[in-house]
Amino acid sequence: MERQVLRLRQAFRSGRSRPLRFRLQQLEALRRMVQEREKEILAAIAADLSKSELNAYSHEVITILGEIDFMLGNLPELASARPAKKNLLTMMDEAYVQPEPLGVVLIIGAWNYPFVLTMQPLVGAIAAGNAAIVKPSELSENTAKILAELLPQYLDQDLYAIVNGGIPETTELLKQRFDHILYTGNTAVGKIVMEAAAKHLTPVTLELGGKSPCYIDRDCDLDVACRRIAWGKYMNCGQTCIAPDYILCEASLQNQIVQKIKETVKDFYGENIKASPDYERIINLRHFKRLQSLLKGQKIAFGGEMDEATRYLAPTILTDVDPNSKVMQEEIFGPILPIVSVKNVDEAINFINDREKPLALYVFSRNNKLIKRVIDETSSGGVTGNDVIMHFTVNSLPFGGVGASGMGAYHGKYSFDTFSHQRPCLLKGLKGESVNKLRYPPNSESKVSWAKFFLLKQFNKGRLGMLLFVCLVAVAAVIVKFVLERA
Ligand SMILES: NC(=O)C1=CN([C@@H]2O[C@H](COP(=O)(O)OP(=O)(O)OC[C@H]3O[C@@H](n4cnc5c(N)ncnc54)[C@H](O)[C@@H]3O)[C@@H](O)[C@H]2O)C=CC1
Ligand SMILES: CC(C)=CCC/C(C)=C/CC/C(C)=C/C(=O)O
Repeated sequence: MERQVLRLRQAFRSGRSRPLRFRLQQLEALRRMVQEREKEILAAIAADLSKSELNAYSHEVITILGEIDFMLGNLPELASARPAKKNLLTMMDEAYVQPEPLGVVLIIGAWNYPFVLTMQPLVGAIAAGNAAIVKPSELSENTAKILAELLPQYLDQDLYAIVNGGIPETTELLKQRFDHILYTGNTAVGKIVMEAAAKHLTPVTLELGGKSPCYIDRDCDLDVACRRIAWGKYMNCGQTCIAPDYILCEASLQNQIVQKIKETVKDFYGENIKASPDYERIINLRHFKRLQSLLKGQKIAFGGEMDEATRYLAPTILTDVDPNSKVMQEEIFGPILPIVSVKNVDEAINFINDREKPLALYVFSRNNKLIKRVIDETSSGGVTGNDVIMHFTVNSLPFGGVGASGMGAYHGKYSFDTFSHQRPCLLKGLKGESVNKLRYPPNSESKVSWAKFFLLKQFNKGRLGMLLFVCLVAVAAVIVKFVLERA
């Protein structure tokens, strides 16, 4: 591991990853990889998640192509120096912020969207001019394997590497010093990552999980709400970080919601859900048994059928769920949808605020003021109103958690910023020493009062203001020079 990281660091030190042309070439090569090897990529994702290739494309590949296209179209602007506002003392100088790469970054992906959760961060790391190690999840072994095979064929092998393996290999990697780590996975491992990073003062982006609440207001189009909730909940067999984890609603809505979701599931997956190419399976036996245990003692209003041999778990709804029951104590990360009754939106807000900050929050209502109130009075990584999941698809929105659901964010411009250092630069001329005497010893009352004038005054950016301001500076410089020479 150490040698591998050293090799990337040396490649980064060569400066090869910094030129914009190089970054664009690497992103174009990555796009070419996705297009030329689409079949193999889809087959790998499909094998890992018992997913149709159509779903593998719409759940994962499309997102990566969109992200690459965003970077190809916006990188020149993102990477350019940004002029900065100056003060009176530096008005004649050049002040700007120069984004620069951090160095060698580590990307640790999760299994549930194995292609997106490794490639989307990698796109940002390349765009920002870094070298990168990608460590896919060992649970999505086919995707991990195909990435290890394809990436070296398309990307610069000295700057971008894939390390495959599980806990031992990841633990070894985490002993190395990186310039940023972006981890996607569960909160417990997120703490391990952060602890390891702290030893090297390495900044981290933690894309973790949590129980994303979905409040359904009594004034709501239940048909639309139930269709969208069913889509986001049962996609990828519920194994989606921002899936609605549970529903909060008034008790009087519960039965209608069950009925409408039931009808929607039939529309989506047909009579024989198990045979539907659009309904996936639970990733492994450990998670299958964990989900099975969540059903114990619950009132199953719909679904509940399971087949251990194929790790099939039907789209399931639980009603009258006790907030203290096991299913409400951990992130479900499966196709089980508990409904918890609340008296009104006030109680829903309190319910949400009494728990860890979730990765996502969903509110369905015809009343936009109510939606905005819930947003104002709660906190979450992100929000979609009157839908679920969809904020993930808007790459002008930063995607990430808050509190126990994570820290930092990425997607689009936010990926570029996550993997960049925003370097402040001030280039001063060699003239104006008379004004600079203000800051040189010996200090004096008059120097301090001049400093207050120069540093604490802010002028508006209007043209007249600027003209007046420049005249003022010139006059002030002459006066200061005169006064100081006689002081
Ligand atoms: N915020 C986000 O964007 C996303 C968050 N998630 C969250 O991830 C969780 C599901 O993923 P997991 O089952 O955790 O994925 P996982 O089991 O694949 O683990 C994630 C990564 O952490 C590594 N890892 C696991 N245990 C480790 C240890 N003890 N030490 C070092 N590395 C270790 C694995 O090798 C893997 O690369 C859920 O909580 C879900 O909400 C999942 C996808 C996206
Ligand atoms: C419109 C459309 C098909 C959107 C699909 C969006 C989607 C599947 C997002 C997945 C989000 C994600 C990667 C979640 C996670 O990591 O758990």
